[in-house]
Amino acid sequence: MTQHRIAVLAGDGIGPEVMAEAQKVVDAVAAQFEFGIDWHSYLVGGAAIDATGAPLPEATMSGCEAADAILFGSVGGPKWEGLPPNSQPERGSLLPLRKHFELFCNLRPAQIHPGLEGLSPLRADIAAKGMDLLVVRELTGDIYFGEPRGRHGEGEQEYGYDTMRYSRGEIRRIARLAFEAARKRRGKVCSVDKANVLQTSMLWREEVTTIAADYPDVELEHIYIDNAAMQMLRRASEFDVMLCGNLFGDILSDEAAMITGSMGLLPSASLNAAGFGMYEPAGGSAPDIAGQGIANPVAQILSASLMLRHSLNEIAAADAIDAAVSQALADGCLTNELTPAGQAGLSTAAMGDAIVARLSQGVK
Ligand SMILES: NC(=O)c1ccc[n+]([C@@H]2O[C@H](COP(=O)([O-])OP(=O)(O)OC[C@H]3O[C@@H](n4cnc5c(N)ncnc54)[C@H](O)[C@@H]3O)[C@@H](O)[C@H]2O)c1
Ligand SMILES: CC(C)[C@H](C(=O)O)[C@@H](O)C(=O)O
Ligand SMILES: [Mg+2]
Repeated sequence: MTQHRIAVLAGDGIGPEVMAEAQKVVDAVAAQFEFGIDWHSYLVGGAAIDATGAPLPEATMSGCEAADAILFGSVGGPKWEGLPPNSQPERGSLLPLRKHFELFCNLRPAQIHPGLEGLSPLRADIAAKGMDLLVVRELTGDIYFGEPRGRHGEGEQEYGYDTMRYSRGEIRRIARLAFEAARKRRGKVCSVDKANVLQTSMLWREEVTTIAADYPDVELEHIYIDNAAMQMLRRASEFDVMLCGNLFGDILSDEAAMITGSMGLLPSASLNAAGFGMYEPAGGSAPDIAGQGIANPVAQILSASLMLRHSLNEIAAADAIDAAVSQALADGCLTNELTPAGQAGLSTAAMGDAIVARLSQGVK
């Protein structure tokens, strides 16, 4: 029986709550499809700071190195916001993990589930047309990592600065993946930039246009980030692959998540050139609802499904999870943030159970 070794980094806030449900669902699907999962849990983020003083302990890094894939929850929260920047959970663990494993390609699929148009905050006639898009977000460059960065001066004169920076090579490799993804979908790439202002974006647009010549079967549209944020609300159904740099992709993926109904629905895969991946919900540790057992585990569960698909080659198992999630949602199994105001939704654990219960049904 194939055994897969997974590094589990649950992290902070709702991270451990939704991670437990993802593990429950993966264990169930593994039994069904007869493969084994060895879970190895490691400290990360605020939880690691509290236990060891560091957001990314050596044991966590070596555990990730030894694993076939990383399943990540979320890190951060008010408790650690006062720490020096590089000691904080996000800058001290999540970004270094992405950089260390060169996880430059972040895939964030966002779908209005058929039949669940009513969950979308979009106007009904627009939501009725549906949405099925894939944000392809560059994850190891841009203003997130560009140097120099820092703070300088004192008093009124003090300023902060960051560097937005992309090389042709970095643009090329993410653009190619976006065009490849579009070929397997509806054949459209919308490249997001701010080329009317930023040098980085001018280079981005130039390079994406060059790469597009190798994909004559894929339609390319360039769009400015401000217009993209607006057009997604106006004609969500028309977008297929949205190719973005790190910062713009961060912003548009939250918007895409909310168009589907909730931050708690959007999974993501962060991949390197060798196919190694870290899988994490697009949303965060949700301090406002942490500890109450009401977070939506779907984004974490679908992230686990992406892991089965992209890193572990357990395609049938991934299909089964996706089908079970869709069925549970279609059956009206909804957590609090998706239910009409005043109505209690399912708990995190009950939502996980509802998905497990549907695993063996409806799988083609
Ligand atoms: N990958 C990560 O680890 C990651 C991602 C984003 C934010 N963060 C961190 O999380 C902390 C909180 O950030 P934020 O409030 O800006 O964003 P957030 O995504 O944690 O929360 C935004 C809103 O979405 C809701 N939400 C998010 N996930 C949900 C879920 N699964 N079910 C139901 N509702 C959900 C929250 O309750 C909140 O109202 C910060 O420290 C931030 O840096 C971490
Ligand atoms: C927590 C933060 C550093 C992270 C990001 O900006 O990439 C998050 O918002 C995300 O979308 O994964
Ligand atoms: Mg984000």
